Amino acid sequence: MTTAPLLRVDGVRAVYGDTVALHGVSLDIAHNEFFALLGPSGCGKTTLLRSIAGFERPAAGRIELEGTDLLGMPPHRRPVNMMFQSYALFPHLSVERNVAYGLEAEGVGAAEIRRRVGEVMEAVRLAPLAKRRPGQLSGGQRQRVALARAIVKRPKLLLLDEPLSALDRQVRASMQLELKRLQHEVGMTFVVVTHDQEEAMSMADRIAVLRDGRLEQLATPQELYRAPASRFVASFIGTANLLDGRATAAGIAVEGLGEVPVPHSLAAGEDATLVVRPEHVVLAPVAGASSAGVLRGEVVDTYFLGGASTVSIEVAGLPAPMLATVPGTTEFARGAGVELRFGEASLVSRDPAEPGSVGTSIPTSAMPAVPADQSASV
Ligand SMILES: Nc1ncnc2c1ncn2[C@@H]1O[C@H](COP(=O)(O)OP(=O)(O)OP(=O)(O)O)[C@@H](O)[C@H]1O
Repeated sequence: MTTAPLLRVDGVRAVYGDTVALHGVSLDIAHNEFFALLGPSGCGKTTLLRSIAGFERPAAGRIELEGTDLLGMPPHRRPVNMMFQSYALFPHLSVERNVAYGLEAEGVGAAEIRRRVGEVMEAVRLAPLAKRRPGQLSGGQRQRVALARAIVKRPKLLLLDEPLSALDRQVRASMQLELKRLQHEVGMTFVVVTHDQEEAMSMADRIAVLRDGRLEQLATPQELYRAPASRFVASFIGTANLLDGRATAAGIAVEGLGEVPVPHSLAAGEDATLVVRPEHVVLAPVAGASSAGVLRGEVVDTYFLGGASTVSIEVAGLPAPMLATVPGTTEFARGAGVELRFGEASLVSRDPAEPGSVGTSIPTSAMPAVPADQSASV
């Protein structure tokens, strides 16, 4: 038996003048899920979030929370809270008064307010700063106040619009973990809007990737990475080597490269793109005469990233350099000749405007053989 979703978005279409911001988006969000709406600027993420909150009225479609129609309800009556990018804190009120404000406005009793505010201040680790004003806090601390204020009202659904965008890189990374911990601790459903794929990947249970007002793929971060449904998702999520080609009986004939033997169910001649993640490109020094199925290239550059390095390799016939991830201590001299093999890849249909096409992850065993000791340095 599958449990009913908390939120059901069904065929939501949103229009501003002659711009169609959402072309009939449908998705379900489960109870206690950490859900991310991800996509490039202008893809419709904020419009969808604002439609759920009640600040936009869709032209068509339904939005239901536990089976109850939300669209007929004004924003303040919806059991939904939204945390804005700007945080919108009251500068003249202390942290605890900012947090208590919404409960006071609802007429909750003083003892109950004290108890609930105290609990939430502990949860977001703000208790020692309770008497300060927003102007006396860091960006990360202000963000916690905004979160506390949204959580204290115990909404069934908390909507967060780019919640970490005002924070610098380091604070962002720690707040990602913090948000995830908090969501788990308060047992609330979070929907986060972000254009940062790393942020979505690190926090969300599931991610809806939007593109030009359409849902491109809805899956767990792992599924999006391993089996992207389109060329767009493959390039938007993580780094990918995209090799365009055509299906043949035995694999994919990659332009400029020849046939890569991979299993697939495409008709011969159909356009397809092979997606190879950099960590699945295995490098070895050139040894002896070239053999069939083994690619050769020349190292263009190596980018040291600490624990790992990214090596950029020019391969004759390919339009862009291939990227390979190797352990950070491995040295690859510029100009060195290397052999490349693919340990794993996935296949997507070539047409980028084809949502819903199903990505297939191809296991290592089905790819050209890669000896275990191929990550040697040159
Ligand atoms: N109030 C508005 N009036 C007219 N067009 C709008 C309005 N709000 C959004 N749009 C347009 O609707 C589309 C979707 O916008 P939306 O803000 O939902 O995108 P987004 O994915 O959240 O982008 P961003 O990451 O830049 O905030 C865009 O083309 C945008 O220009």
